Amino acid sequence: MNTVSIDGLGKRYGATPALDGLDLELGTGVTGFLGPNGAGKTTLLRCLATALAPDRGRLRILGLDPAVPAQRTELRRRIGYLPQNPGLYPQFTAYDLLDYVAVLKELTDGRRRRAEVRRVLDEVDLTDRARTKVRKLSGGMRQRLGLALALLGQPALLILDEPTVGIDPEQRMLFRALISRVGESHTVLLSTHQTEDVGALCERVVVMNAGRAAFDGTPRQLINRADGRVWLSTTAPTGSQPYWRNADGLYRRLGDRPDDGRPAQPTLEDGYLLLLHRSAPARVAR
Ligand SMILES: Nc1ncnc2c1ncn2[C@@H]1O[C@H](COP(=O)(O)OP(=O)(O)OP(=O)(O)O)[C@@H](O)[C@H]1O
Repeated sequence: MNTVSIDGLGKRYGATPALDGLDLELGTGVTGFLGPNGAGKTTLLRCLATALAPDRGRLRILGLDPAVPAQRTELRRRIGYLPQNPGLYPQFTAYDLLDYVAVLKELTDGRRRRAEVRRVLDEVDLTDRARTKVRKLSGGMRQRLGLALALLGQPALLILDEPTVGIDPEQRMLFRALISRVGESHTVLLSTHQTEDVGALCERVVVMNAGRAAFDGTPRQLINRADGRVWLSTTAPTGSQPYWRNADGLYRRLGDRPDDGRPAQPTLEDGYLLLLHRSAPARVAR
């Protein structure tokens, strides 16, 4: 069953269009949103988290309409949201901040609330920092605390805006394990610039471009778009094709085969770059 139905969603900031008639159906599992800076990912996630009202279109989330105040309140209890820049009170300890937000989420029974706070601290590996003030946590630890806040109350819909920014590889593995576990039974939407995270975690990927979905499919389908389009060559291209020089001194080139080109294994990033290189104006590709 779909958790989220998005129908003709539009949002402008003054003259700037951020979402331009977006249609999507999203269900259980982990869906990753990729896209260049300014593509509209954060705006979409803020609309879904009920933090921002769209100008046009229709949203149905967990069977509820966020445009209706009573349904919006109900939704906020059932959605976990990690914003791009979570404003965490610096003077609170990690534990007290979680406890405070748990109260706001109406976890009113003290014993159950304390158990839930301990559970999410453990999930993000911050139990030994429970009594540390937020201002004394490292950037990565704060990011993990933000995720713990979003996990409070086991939300049916978990919305994560760039959750792995600033965290070290070991903790990134922990994030992946945790997010994929939640995605087994819940809907998880995550925006990221990390194509490795999408390849590792997401069963579905939506590439946003100019406020629309330029691609909607599996990570494998996005990789397949780069089949026969990735080359290793001793020469750099002269045109506008993306390329770089790798550690072996060979040019990794995308696009048409160079004269001396040897085929290279395509990655999700290749598929993404080739898609965006071609997709102006944006169209949904599958
Ligand atoms: N509060 C705002 N006021 C004015 N314009 C905004 C505001 N927030 C976003 N925008 C504009 O809306 C468009 C979409 O921005 P959005 O933050 O949704 O993109 P994004 O895909 O999340 O980008 P990024 O990858 O850089 O986080 C951009 O042109 C941006 O400049």
